[in-house]
Amino acid sequence: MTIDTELKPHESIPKADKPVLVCILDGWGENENKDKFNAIHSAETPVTDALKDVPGRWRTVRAHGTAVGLPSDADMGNSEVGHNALGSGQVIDQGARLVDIALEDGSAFELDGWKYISESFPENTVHFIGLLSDGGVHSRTDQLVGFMKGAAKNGAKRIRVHILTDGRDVPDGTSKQFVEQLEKDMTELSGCDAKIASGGGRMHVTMDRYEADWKIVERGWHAHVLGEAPHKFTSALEAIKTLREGDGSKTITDQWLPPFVITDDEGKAVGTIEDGDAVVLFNFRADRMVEISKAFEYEDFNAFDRKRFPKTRFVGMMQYDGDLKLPARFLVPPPAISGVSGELLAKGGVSTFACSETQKFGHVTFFWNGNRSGYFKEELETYVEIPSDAVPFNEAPDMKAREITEAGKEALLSGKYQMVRINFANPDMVGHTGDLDACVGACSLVDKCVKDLLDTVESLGGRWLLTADHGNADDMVQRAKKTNAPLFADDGSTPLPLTSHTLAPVPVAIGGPGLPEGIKFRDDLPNAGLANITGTYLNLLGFATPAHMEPSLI
Ligand SMILES: O=C(O)[C@@H](CO)OP(=O)(O)O
Ligand SMILES: [Mn+2]
Ligand SMILES: [Mn+2]
Repeated sequence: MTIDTELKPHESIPKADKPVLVCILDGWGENENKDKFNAIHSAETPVTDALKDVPGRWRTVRAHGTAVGLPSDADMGNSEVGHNALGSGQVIDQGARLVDIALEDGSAFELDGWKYISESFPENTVHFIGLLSDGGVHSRTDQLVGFMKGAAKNGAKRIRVHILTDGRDVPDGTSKQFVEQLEKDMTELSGCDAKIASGGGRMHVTMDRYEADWKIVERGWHAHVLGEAPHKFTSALEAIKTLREGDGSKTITDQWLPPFVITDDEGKAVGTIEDGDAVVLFNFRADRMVEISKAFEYEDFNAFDRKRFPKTRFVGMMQYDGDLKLPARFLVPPPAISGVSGELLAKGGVSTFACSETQKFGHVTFFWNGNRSGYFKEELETYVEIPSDAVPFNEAPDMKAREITEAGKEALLSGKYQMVRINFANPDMVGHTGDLDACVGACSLVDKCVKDLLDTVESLGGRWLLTADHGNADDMVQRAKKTNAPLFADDGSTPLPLTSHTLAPVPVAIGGPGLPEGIKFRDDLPNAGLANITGTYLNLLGFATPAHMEPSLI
């Protein structure tokens, strides 16, 4: 594929002389289930509702599965693949798929990363650290098992797995099944002593992102590397069962389990990480692996006191950050994403502003720019991060929506930027807590914030595009596969919360006084996906859709 390196003027839409707003509602799907468990449907959303009535300027696009480069249409969308698609205009084979292919054709076992860790097989331990579920957003257990089998077959004598329990991309409580299955799979590795060594819940241990809270990573380092944690058990199943009970007053969900270490009968940790060991981070997705990668790779490191810094053979499932070349070694090469809109706009001299709160900051910058942590032309790009609260977000469901709105308005009114892009985290982050009431409130607030932003664009005579990256808040209950009926706990009255993203398509709407009247969505792209949105906002800026991108919706 040839990549257009320059933007050309659109043939009929004049160059925007007022700012263009691109607003992303993270986790805001257009779901067919329109009962009370659809938090968006249950919320007060007059502004986003009214957009549906504008002929030719509202539609939905696909945001999951093969439309965003995932292995199958059973895969829900997520922020990484969603923002990659929105920023690049391309459907790229994503990490999940690339690892599948490399395992299937065996190439994973011929690449440099594998050769490197193989040196630890005969004498040292191979450690696998990652998210233990089949959610397919960050990792998949079948891929973990594929690599463990490969290691055992190639002479690895000792394997230790450090598990991060999920309950976010999969239902809460399923960590037990995943541990049982893993233990079964480990007994089948012949000639190899394989055990679970430590763990903790993904939101509390190791998997922080965008430096929201390094303590999370520190807890993981202590448990995985040093073998230190406030809770010690002789089995992972016992760890999960006991820790879920919390202090007895309220269960702790899989996502939030405290760190734990598995010990032998003498109380000694079964799998500390030592000089000469190999360490594999088995998540393919980048954002929540960058910090722990730095802790393993950087000599010079001061985010927390590591106490001990073992010299390991360290690899990521992929290279997580192309700019930082982090980690230096990896099992499978990451998707190569080029010709992204940010780069073309910078090259064309277009000034852009991007803003979200910490939890989504890298989504509108790093993922948007094809997993690059730097700038294309710093003098043209302003990135603003509003610090997120470090709490479970159902306790503070407004998050930083108001502050983000203010920052967006200020950027629009400043006259400094031709394009302003904003991400509202609430529908996604509050959706992940499974707390329906909190999520309804969050969605109502986001609708108000959208009004503020659209009013600002209107007052300036600009143009805007509103969309989302995948579903989440649009369904907050687990449902029966065949009938779609909501599922309840054994007591029959407590709904079983759905904490994950959904497969729903997402809305996309355009408007603004600066948009020529006849501009409408075409009707010959019924299967369009997120990647078709890139050409669309480039059109709003007055540029033609580059040839390497999916066609514009206009
Ligand atoms: O929180 C996350 O890491 C994922 C879900 O696993 O959500 P998102 O893709 O919206 O960032
Ligand atoms: Mn998202
Ligand atoms: Mn999410």
